[in-house]
Amino acid sequence: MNEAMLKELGVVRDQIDSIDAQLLALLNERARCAEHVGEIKSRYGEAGHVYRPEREAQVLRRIQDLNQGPLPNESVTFFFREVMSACLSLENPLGIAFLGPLGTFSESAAVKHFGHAARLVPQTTIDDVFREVEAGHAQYGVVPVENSTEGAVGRTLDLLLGSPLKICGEVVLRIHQHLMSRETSLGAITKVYSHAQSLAQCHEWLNRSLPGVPRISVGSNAEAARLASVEPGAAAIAGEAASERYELPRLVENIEDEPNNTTRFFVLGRHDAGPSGADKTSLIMSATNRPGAVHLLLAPLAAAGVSMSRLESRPARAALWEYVFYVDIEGHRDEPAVKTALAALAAEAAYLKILGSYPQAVY
Ligand SMILES: O=C(O)C(=O)C[C@]1(C(=O)O)C=C[C@@H](O)C=C1
Repeated sequence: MNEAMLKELGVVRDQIDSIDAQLLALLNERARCAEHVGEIKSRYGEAGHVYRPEREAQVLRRIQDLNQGPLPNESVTFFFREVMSACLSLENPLGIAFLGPLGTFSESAAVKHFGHAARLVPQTTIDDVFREVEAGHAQYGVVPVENSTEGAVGRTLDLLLGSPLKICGEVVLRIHQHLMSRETSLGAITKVYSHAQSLAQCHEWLNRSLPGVPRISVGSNAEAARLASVEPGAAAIAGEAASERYELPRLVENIEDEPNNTTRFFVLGRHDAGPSGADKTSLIMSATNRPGAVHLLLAPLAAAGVSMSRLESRPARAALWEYVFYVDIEGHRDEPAVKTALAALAAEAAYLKILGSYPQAVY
C-alpha cells in the first residue's frame, strides 16, 4: 500500500477507535440505566413486566426522527432494537415461542422484533405457540396472521377467538423468497421443495424459469432447505434465514411474483401494551343475523372518528352461515375516541372481544 494513503487511513482509523471506545462506554452506561429501570420495576411489583412494547416503539420512532444519516433508518432501527434486546436481557432474558423450525420467516419476525438476545423456542404448530405462552413456558409468542398475497392465516384467527392471550405487538416482515441449491445452474435442478404458500408466491417465476420441474410441498421452508442441502438436483424456495442455517447457496434471489410481498405477525403475551402514541386495537365481533347488521356494527367507529385498518370475516364455528369479524382499528383502547367507539360496539354487537392494543409496527 502507498505510504501517503496508509498515513491518511491511520488518522481516520484512530478516529474510529476513539469513537468505538466512546460508543462502548455509552452502551454500558445505557445498560446500567436499563438495569436501574428493572430494579425500579421490581420495587413497585412490576418485575414480570420488564418488556415494554410501547416504550420500545417510542424509542425507535424517536431514533428515526433524530436520524440525519448517512445511515438509513432501517439500519439505525436494527441497531437500537438489538441494544434494547441486550439491555432487556440484563433485566430478564425473554423466552419467545414462535412457529418453527429455525430458519422460517417466523424466526426472522421474532428476531426482528425481540433482537438476538431473546431466547427463541421453536414450536411445531401455531396451536403450540399459543399453548406455550398460555402455560407460561414462554413469555411471548409470535404467530403469522396475514400475508399480502395469500391472505389471512385462518388457524391464528380461530385460536385468537378462544385464547385468553392478548396481542401486544405486530411485526411486518418483507418476504423475499430465494431459490437455493447446491447445484450451480438452473438446468441441473430436478425438483423444487418449499412450503405450499411459498410455492404459490413464486408460481409465475417457476412457470417461466423452471417449467416442468416437479414442485414438492413440505411442512416448512426450513425443511425444504434441509432436504435441498442433502439431495443432489434438489432446490428449495425459502428465505435468507434458511439459506444461512443450512449453508445453502442462493442461486436466484427475490423470485417472489409480488415485489411488495409482506407478512404480518402478532406478538402474543399475557398482557397488552400501554399507549405509545401510534397504536392499533384488534377486536373480534359478531353481528346478530339480521339485515344491515354489519353496517350497524361499523357505524359506531365512523361516528367516533375511528379508522378501521382491516376487516376480515370468518365463519363462526358454532352456527352455520354466521360470521365473526376480525377488525383492526387505529388508536389505543385508552384513548377517548376509541373508548367511545368500543362502548357503542359493546352495546350493538352480539359478541365483542378486545384482543389487545399495541404499538403500530416500526419498520
Ligand atoms: O424503559 C424500560 O421500561 C426499560 O426496561 C428499558 C428498555 C430500553 O432498553 O430502552 C428495555 C426494555 C423495555 O422493553 C423497554 C425499554
